[in-house]
Amino acid sequence: MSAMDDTQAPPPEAQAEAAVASAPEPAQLQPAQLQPAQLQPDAQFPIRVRGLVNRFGSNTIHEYLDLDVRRGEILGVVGGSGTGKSVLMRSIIGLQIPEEGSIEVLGRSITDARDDADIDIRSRWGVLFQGGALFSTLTVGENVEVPLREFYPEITDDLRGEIARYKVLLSGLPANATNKYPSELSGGMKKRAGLARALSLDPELLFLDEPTAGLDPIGAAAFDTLIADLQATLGLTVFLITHDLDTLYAICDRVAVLADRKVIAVGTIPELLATDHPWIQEYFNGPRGRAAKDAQDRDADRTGPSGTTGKQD
Ligand SMILES: Nc1ncnc2c1ncn2[C@@H]1O[C@H](COP(=O)(O)OP(=O)(O)OP(=O)(O)O)[C@@H](O)[C@H]1O
Repeated sequence: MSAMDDTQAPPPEAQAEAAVASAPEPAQLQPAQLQPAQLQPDAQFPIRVRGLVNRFGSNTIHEYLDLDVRRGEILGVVGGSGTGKSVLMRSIIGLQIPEEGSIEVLGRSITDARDDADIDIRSRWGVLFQGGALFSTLTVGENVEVPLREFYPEITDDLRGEIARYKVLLSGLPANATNKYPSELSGGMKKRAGLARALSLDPELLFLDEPTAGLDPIGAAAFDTLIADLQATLGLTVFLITHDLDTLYAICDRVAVLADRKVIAVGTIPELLATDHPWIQEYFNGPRGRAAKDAQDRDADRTGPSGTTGKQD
């Protein structure tokens, strides 16, 4: 068994892979109203969460939480620290067994699965955990090969290596990064290496947990652009947990807000701003929110409507 990147405590996810006052009802922005009749629900909404309850002892994290993620969107997931964003993601990918509720991913029930191995669609999603969760004793290329070995043991070493090299390039790393160890990479390069591994199986769904945390603003903006470009090119559906307001303005189609143990609203930033929830107002209209909006407006003026960023204008 390989040791994990020692800049991080070994997160269990890697092994599995290979202030808010009372909240209003989230009624105004429910996606089901927009669902075209000709599509099956799972085709339109690859992720459906209903009545999710998660507790740790007496600490209730989610209480009858509902969420639909639309196919092909980048959904930003925000909320104060400890509101349960990561627990929600872990529940969706089957790493956290909820107390109640149902979760369907790509039409399959996650909550009915007996264990991790029972989830036969794990190869159809990729996950970039906080910190990257890379194996420190493996090179970047070998890290990317881990899911390939697990799900496609029959492919040859040469082909597996070739796929890994392609994913490394796809993630914006230079070719020579393939043979480097995580300890030889900068924080931004580690994120890209983690992304390369998340993309190794050509997933339909991409889960990103605070991908720009710890990056400098230029590195964070470059990572945002990479995600937006990959989403557009590969047709991914992206579930993106972030505290980064610039990321929300730049690349997210919609934003889901967690508070009071629920998703209190889902919509575009203008739609969220039209609500009067105090946390939402404080979040987007506070000093940082206004700065992010101003930056986005300036960027939109510079790049025009055809740029890859500026989804919230
Ligand atoms: N395995 C666990 N055992 C006990 N409590 C847990 C466990 N995992 C998470 N929690 C608790 O659940 C709550 C939500 O955690 P979570 O990591 O989902 O928050 P978050 O919204 O992602 O926060 P942040 O923005 O700070 O990353 C926290 O109070 C956390 O301490």
